[in-house]
Amino acid sequence: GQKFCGMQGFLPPFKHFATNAIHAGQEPEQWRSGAVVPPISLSTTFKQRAPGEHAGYEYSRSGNPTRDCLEKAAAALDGAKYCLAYSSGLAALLNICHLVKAGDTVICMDDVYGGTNRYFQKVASENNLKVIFVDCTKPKCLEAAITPETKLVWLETPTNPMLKVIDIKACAEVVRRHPGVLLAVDNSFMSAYFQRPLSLGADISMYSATKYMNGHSDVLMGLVSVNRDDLYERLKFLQNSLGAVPSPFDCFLCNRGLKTLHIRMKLHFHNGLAVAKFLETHPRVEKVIYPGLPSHPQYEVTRKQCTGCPGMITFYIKGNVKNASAFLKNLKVFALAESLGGFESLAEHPAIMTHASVPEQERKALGISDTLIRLSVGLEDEEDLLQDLDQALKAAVSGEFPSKNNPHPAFPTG
Ligand SMILES: Cc1ncc(COP(=O)(O)O)c(C=O)c1O
Ligand SMILES: N[C@@H](CCSC[C@H](N)C(=O)O)C(=O)O
Repeated sequence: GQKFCGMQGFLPPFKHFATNAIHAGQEPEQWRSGAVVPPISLSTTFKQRAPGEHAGYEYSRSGNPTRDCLEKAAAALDGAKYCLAYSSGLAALLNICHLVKAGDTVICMDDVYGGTNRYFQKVASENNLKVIFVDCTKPKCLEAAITPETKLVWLETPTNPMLKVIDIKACAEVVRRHPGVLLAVDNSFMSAYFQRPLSLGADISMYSATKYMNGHSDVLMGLVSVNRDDLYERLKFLQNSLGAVPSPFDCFLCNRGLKTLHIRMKLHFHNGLAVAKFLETHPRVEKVIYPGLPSHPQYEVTRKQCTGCPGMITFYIKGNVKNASAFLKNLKVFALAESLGGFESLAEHPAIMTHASVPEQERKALGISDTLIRLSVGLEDEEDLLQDLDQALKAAVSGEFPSKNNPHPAFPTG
């Protein structure tokens, strides 16, 4: 994360990420009590001195002191002028999509979180938004797909679940040649600590803060950062008008989560890399996908635009869906669960779980097969994590499945 320090676009008051994480937007002087930890402001309404005359707050959907603290802290961490918070990542996506109109076209990265794909294909498309899916790892394909109707380009990098990495700067250069087109980046996987889309030319940086930004698997939250005043004004209007705001308690928790983002991400990277290297040489593993490994097709792009990698790893287990399922059921430290980015390690089966809503043909084309497994490597001890993966991989192939059903008869067992 040190590369970020002092880089252009990083707003005052502090030069360094860690200091912003702890102090930006948290000034004790803003509270009459001098509280060092921002209070949870539960009141839904605020007393006015005279009609329309108040201390900055009127109704909690329109503005809330605890939400303000979180939004200021998150903006500072994203190197942004503004940040807005929402009740979930999908609520943030919904608000951003209200920046465009019926009849407009959205270009979406071909591999995205299943719920993003579902929203675009089954909700936005039914409301007359044309959505086309393009592999934006090739900026030339993005360029070729843009038409005069295109108003929004939606990137997710690294993608969920295939961990494809998109060159944000190269895509921003393409988009800049088409005035009136917005570039939005879902930055949930990298977090603001490892990647800052606005500094790479994006107009909008978006988070499912449910993941790394909060980091404790106890809050659903969306965050959207922008630098442009006009975008902020419109998004602020939409935030109030659409009403998908987070509760003050959730804002408090997410604000607290941000305080340790830099520490957590360093350890996610350390453990993630250790697990990726371990799996890459494991005889029961077919293939590992991790942007921090030289074997990743966009390793050089990752090195150029990110200062580290999170704990997200996907891999193909040898065998078939039964082997994948047995592996997941045998894990003891990793929990078999959806979601990611928390302090605890999770494992899941994208085709059956998080990406079940992606049409089967598209899943196949993307490589989301029956043997694909996604890990969110947490902050436990590295050795315990490796041991757990090893024992589950061994259990998944030996014993449970008679060799006649095993499509890899030469595959070592035991
Ligand atoms: C990359 C990504 N973006 C967006 C979302 C949606 O976020 P939320 O669950 O907070 O609505 C998720 C997961 O749900 C995700 O993994
Ligand atoms: N982004 C999370 C969310 C899991 S999918 C949640 C739910 N089943 C749905 O379909 O909306 C992840 O990638 O794990």
